[in-house]
Amino acid sequence: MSEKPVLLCLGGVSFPDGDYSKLSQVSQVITLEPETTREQFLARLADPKDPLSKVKVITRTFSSIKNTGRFDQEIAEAMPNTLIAVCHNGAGYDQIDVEYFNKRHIQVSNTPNVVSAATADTHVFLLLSALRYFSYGVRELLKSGNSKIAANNTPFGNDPEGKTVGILGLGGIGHEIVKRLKPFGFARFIYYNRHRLDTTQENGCEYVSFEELISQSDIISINIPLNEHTRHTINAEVISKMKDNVIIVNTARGAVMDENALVEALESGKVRSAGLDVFEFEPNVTEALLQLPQVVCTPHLGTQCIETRQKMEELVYTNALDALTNGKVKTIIPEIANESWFTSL
Ligand SMILES: O=CC(=O)O
Repeated sequence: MSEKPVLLCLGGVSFPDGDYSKLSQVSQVITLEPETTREQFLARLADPKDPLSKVKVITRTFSSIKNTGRFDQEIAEAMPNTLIAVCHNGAGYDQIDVEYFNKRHIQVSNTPNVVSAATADTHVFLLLSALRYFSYGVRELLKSGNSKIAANNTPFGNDPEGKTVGILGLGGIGHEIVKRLKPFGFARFIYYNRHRLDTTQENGCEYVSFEELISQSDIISINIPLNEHTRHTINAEVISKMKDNVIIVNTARGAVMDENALVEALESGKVRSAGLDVFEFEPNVTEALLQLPQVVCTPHLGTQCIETRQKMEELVYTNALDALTNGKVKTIIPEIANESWFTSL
């Protein structure tokens, strides 16, 4: 009987009884010891006696970076020829330097769409909290234990009425955010994408240039992926062109903003308040952001709910199962989707 193909599962599994159990029927599932280092991982890949040297498919989570480091050029080049797919659990795959995997014809998949609703819920929570200083009030209440003192110490917020929301990145998550925000009564939704959407897809949002979005928005909602083109899209110069008292909300990736520039702008009052679920130096959070009462922070909880995480894991397993059994993942990332080596599979 031929040996089962090797599947490496990097990072934890929250729902081991789900589709995950099917993977062990068709593959030899390997996990790393929790304290494994990048050097040990690389050594195992190179050791012909180690089953990892024959790995066919890898599943990985955001937090597995602590064992392997980034999936960069070195890791891509160290992968054995047997590897056909890396199935990432998450919509954002900025921990993977895709070009090197593409060069080696290794498929990379992510989990789009299933993350959109939960991330949008988180975004709306942060946006309303920043607009109304809700988190500021909670801090004051915890400090004084007296609701009158706390309310007096909390600045007045604003109503959505008359405000322009600028959606930087109107994709799956951006659309869900707009859908949730519309009933609150914001005056106008504008968006900027590199390419304008078909008007039937704009959902009442008005397409503007990046400069117009930056200078016209009262609230800037950030929903762009992190890659070499988008790092520090929001920097000191861009912030200087924003309206005074602008509010910034980010549930995408911290490094699309220059976090130090954001802190300076919050301290100077140029940026009135911010809602942040993601941080440039995760897992570390810049101390000033935690100290400023006008900033509401959540610890990258965007998709942290049972139903969504279950759907994400199911999609990772579907991708892995499809790769193991048919040689092709289901949700290939856009950078690889049109490559001839992939389309001809
Ligand atoms: O951060 C969450 C994701 O990328 O899905």
